[in-house]
Amino acid sequence: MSDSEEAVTAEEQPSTVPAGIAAARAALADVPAEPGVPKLDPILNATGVRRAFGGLVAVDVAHLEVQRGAITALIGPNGAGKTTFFNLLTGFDRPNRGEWVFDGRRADRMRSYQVARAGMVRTFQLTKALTRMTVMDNMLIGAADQVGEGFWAGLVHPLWKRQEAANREKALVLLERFKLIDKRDDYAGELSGGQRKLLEMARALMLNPRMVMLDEPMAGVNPALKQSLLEHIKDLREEGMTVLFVEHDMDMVHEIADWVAVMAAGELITEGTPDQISADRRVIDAYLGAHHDAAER
Ligand SMILES: Nc1ncnc2c1ncn2[C@@H]1O[C@H](COP(=O)(O)OP(=O)(O)OP(=O)(O)O)[C@@H](O)[C@H]1O
Repeated sequence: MSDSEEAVTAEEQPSTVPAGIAAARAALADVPAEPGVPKLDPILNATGVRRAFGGLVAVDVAHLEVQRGAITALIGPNGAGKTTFFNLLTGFDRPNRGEWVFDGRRADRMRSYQVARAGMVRTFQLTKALTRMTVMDNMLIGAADQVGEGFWAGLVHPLWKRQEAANREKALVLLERFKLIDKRDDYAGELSGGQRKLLEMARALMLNPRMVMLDEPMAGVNPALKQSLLEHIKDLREEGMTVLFVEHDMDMVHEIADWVAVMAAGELITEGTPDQISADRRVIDAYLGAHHDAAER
């Protein structure tokens, strides 16, 4: 390539890269690929988080910082402790020890609804009970934690009524955005796998999160909806949200993650960019190797 061609390419780049990606990549550009490495501006900073079930140590993370405004993937083989770690961070389970700060506030003593109010919201797979409710009611439940300790407290709370109209408005806007508006009166159980994932994400946004935690957002999603889901996740970053997601699909990790944290047997074994992680021997041995083997069988 000539010097002049190079200059044109370099000049064109800033306008083609969305601001959210550019900021996330810049923040992570000089961060070494090491477990527990400090970040420029961490929204979440966790230390010494341990959870054992009897003799089994499910989570033993020495240190993890999550960069604000970036999309971070949490990967690892089955049973690595990813979901348990999510549950701990969001107050749905209690650690044996460990502390973490979310957006400047100690969060390890908070209950789940307090964590959600503080701005860290996780998605949930639709339970059986939720599939028997309409899409709109699912969205309203998503907002319930704003008014009390969970949905039932919200129902009897006087604030609930006043907030309901506002919540309905907000739900309609989100359902429009996630292309579920025509489904609002359908039972959630009638949605396809991909539409359920869209609903889970839309429901999480009812709480105006600053950080969204997605547990396997691509599981059970057909290829046609995958791209749409990926775009929705990228949009969250463009809106300034931080995303932490658990995923087995490495293509997806490569496509949207700015940073990858790898767990194995409860510990954080390494971190880095998707390219660095794919080339890491320990990751290939602990995770990718196992998946390649499974694919070959
Ligand atoms: N409530 C529980 N009681 C006992 N053991 C548990 C409990 N929850 C999780 N475990 C165990 O802790 C370990 C970590 O499980 P976890 O579900 O967090 O892993 P994961 O990385 O999310 O796995 P996957 O990718 O399969 O979802 C596993 O050995 C699991 O069997």
